[in-house]
Amino acid sequence: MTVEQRAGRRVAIAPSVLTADLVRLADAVAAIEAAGADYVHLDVMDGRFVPNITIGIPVVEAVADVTHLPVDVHLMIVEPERYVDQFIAAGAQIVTVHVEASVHLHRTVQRIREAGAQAGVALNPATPLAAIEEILPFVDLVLVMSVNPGFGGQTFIPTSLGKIERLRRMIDERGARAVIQVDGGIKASNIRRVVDAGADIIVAGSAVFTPERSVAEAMALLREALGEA
Ligand SMILES: O=C(CO)[C@@H](O)[C@H](O)COP(=O)(O)O
Ligand SMILES: [Fe+2]
Repeated sequence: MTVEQRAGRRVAIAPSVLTADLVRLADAVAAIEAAGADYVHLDVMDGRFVPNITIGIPVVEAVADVTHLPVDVHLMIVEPERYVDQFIAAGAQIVTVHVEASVHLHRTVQRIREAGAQAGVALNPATPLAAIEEILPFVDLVLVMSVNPGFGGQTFIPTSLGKIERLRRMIDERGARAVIQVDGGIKASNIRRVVDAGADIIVAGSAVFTPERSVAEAMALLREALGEA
C-alpha cells in the first residue's frame, strides 16, 4: 500500500471481549456492534501456549450466531492446526495462529484459507519479524502482540512501535497484501501512535470494556483519539 493510500484509510477497531462480563456476552457483542466496531476479537487460550484458559469452539459459535460482525479468532493454543477447521466451521472469518505454536506454519495457513477463512499469523513480543519473512506472501494478516499474550489489561510494550514500523516497511516494500493488526495495552492515550507506526486493525479489550465508561463512550474516545470522531 502506498503512503497516499494509507493516508485516506479508516482504521479498523476489533474489540476483545476478554474483559467483558461473560455472563452477558451477547449484550457485550451487541454493544460493540452498535458502537461501530469493525470486528469482534475472540481470544482462545489453552493453558499451555499461554498461562490462562478462556473460551473454545462453542463460544465462538454462539457469538457468530448473534452478530453481523466478522468474527476474528486469535488462537493462543499449541498445535493450532488441529483445531482450525472447527473454528472456521463455528463461524470464524479470520483465524490467527502464533508462529511460535505451529511447526508447519505454511500448511496451517494454507488450510485456513482452503477452509474459507482469512489467515493471520501472530508474533509474541520477543519473536523477531524474521520469523514471518517466508510466510508473509501467504497471509492476510500479521498480528503484532504488544503485550505478552495470556491476559487482558496489561501495559503496552513501547518497543512494539518500532516493530510495527519495520513490519509496515517490510509489507510495503514487498507489495504484500497482509494487513497489520496490533493487540495488547491499546488505549485512547496511545492508539494514535500505534496507527502512525503502521497498524491497520487495533484490538482493544480493557479500553472498551471498562467500569469507567460505557462501551459506546469508550469506542467514541478511541475514534476521537484517532481524529475520526
Ligand atoms: O490477546 C490478547 C491477550 O493475550 C488480547 O486480545 C487482550 O485481550 C487485549 O486486551 P487489552 O490488552 O486491550 O486489555
Ligand atoms: Fe487477542
